[in-house]
Amino acid sequence: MRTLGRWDIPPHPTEPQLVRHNHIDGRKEAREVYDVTKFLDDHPGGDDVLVLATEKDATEDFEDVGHSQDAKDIMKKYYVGEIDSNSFVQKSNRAMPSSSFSVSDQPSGSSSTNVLTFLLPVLILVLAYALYYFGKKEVVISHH
Ligand code: HEM
Repeated sequence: MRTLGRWDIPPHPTEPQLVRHNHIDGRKEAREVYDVTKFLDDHPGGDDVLVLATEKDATEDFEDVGHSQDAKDIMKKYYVGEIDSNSFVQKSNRAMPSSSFSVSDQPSGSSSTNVLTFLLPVLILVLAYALYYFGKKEVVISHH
């Protein structure tokens, strides 16, 4: 079995790579790499979903669909090798929202930004209401 280093994976976009966990003894240490370039046109689920699942861990994407044993057999044809998690590129610019990486890649300071994004509309609403309320009062006073 060939072990791939980080730079052994061709970064060229015409060679999509699919990475999958290898559940040996329940540990997720080595990951299987598949080159699905030649399968893009034949994939019953379409080439777009396949491309979206490349250059990242696609284990969940693959398993969520509930692929048949046939699909798993076909997949073996595109097996390239294994990559160990230390040299695995965690961040992919193509990561899908469901990817666990997009969550783990969040910078630690982002929680304060989240509070602000929630509070800001509330503050604007309170301010708008206050302006409306005091503005109305002035109109009433000016009538007397
Ligand atoms: C080398 C990897 C893959 C192989 C060999 C493969 C193979 C197949 C096959 C044979 C089917 C037909 C149904 C079945 O037999 O289960 C299928 C359907 C499908 N696959 Fe894949 N697939 C792969 C990766 C993926 C990935 C990463 C996704 C990402 C979401 C995906 C999404 C789908 C979808 C949405 C369908 C259609 C399901 C349906 O309409 O019933 N596949 N695939």
